[in-house]
Amino acid sequence: MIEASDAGEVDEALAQQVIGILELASLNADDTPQRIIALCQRALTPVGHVAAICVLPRFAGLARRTLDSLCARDIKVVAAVNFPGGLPSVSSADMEAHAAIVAGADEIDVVYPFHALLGGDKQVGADIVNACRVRCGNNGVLTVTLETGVLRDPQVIHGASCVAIQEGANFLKTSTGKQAVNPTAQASRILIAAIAESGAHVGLNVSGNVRTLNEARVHMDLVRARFGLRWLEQGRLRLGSTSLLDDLLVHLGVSA
Ligand SMILES: O=C[C@H](O)COP(=O)(O)O
Repeated sequence: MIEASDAGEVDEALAQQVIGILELASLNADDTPQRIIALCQRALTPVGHVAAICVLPRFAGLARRTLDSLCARDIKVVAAVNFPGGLPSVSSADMEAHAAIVAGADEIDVVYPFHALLGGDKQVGADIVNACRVRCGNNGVLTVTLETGVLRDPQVIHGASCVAIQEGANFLKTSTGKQAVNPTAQASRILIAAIAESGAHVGLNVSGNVRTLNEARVHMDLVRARFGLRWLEQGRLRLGSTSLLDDLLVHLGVSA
């Protein structure tokens, strides 16, 4: 049995680990330059840098410049394109990705056209992911957000995951955070299974209203059980959230 003090130490160690795989997000229609600069400043926490920040494409350049000015080149800037609706337009997603990369984004996160898929269009999702893959080049990191809470059906989620991987995704992400359903353990299991079956070097990003260390732990345990401890690093696992950092800092004894 784990004693209370041991449990506290375990939580502290886990919180420290999560800081290193955290993708700190601000993805609101009313975001301002001031808010993005504050987000960048928060990303350099007193206990280490987060892995990445995720912003709307129009803020990618500002975020990169701000992080560079803070000597935090290691923190990646992820631009969320086709966000949050996942529209079925290849040209629009491609243009957004292009503009974000030119502005300074290190990575692209494209929302899969989930409504189109539910309407029976399987092709446009493949085309959008493929266009963004080409835009990112061979070495650019591409995340595909599936919006698992809307897709719902495990077979549909699995099918979309396979298409995303086939078209060159480097990460599968569960959710935008703008829908009613949060990422569930079942959703993570389905994405993990698709990644494992593919044998490809693809990581998992769990995002969408993940607010506490305990919520994060559920998904980390699933990843560890399937792939082992070596997966608990930012190249394989990320946790995307606007608010998880507050709880992590509390566990680490740092005021948020
Ligand atoms: O990419 C999506 C964000 O990480 C969602 O974060 P949030 O649900 O905490 O606002």
